[in-house]
Amino acid sequence: MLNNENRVIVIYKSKYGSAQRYAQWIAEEVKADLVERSQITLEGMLQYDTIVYGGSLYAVGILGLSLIKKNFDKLKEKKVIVFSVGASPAYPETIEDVKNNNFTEEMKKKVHFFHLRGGFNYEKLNALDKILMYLLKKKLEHKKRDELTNDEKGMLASYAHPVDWTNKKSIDPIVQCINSAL
Ligand SMILES: Cc1cc2nc3c(=O)[nH]c(=O)nc-3n(C[C@H](O)[C@H](O)[C@H](O)COP(=O)(O)O)c2cc1C
Repeated sequence: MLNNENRVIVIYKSKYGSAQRYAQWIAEEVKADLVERSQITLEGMLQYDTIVYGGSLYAVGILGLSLIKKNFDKLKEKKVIVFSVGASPAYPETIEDVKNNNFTEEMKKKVHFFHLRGGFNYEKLNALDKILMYLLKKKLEHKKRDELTNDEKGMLASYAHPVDWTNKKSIDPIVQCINSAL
């Protein structure tokens, strides 16, 4: 879709809906086309000037990012924005970890990266995710209470009470980045 002559596409991959919600909010705000990751190819992406990719975080990996990573040499003349969605807050060290785990050195220099907070509902997880998160819970429960960070305490509490940190306001820096000059 035309957006000040800057054609923008928002691509997302989400398991339980938070990354999808953020992608929908961004696409609505900048009047971009919106697609799920499995619905687009490199040829499709090449039709756009700005590519926004959002994926949720699982064990510090951004879901489906291989679409961007394996095609990056054909996309590097475009504006590429990536956002991750996870339970962790956007601390500088979280952002560094996510970048180190997912980006090549070239991507670290050229990709505009943002981290947004999603949600967590233990009851809604599939069987494998439940087992993984159960193991994490046991690991955290083994630590002494005063060794737990506030985020770890929050994570433990969220097993009993689902949490949803998704917040439309937090897309503002991404919208600004999309609307800034190429
Ligand atoms: C097995 C598992 C691993 C996870 N790993 C991380 C992680 O490394 N970092 C993080 O911030 N959140 C992690 N999360 C939390 C999810 O990223 C969070 O629930 C997110 O909102 C899910 O997005 P989605 O609803 O789009 O799938 C993990 C969740 C599960 C179930």
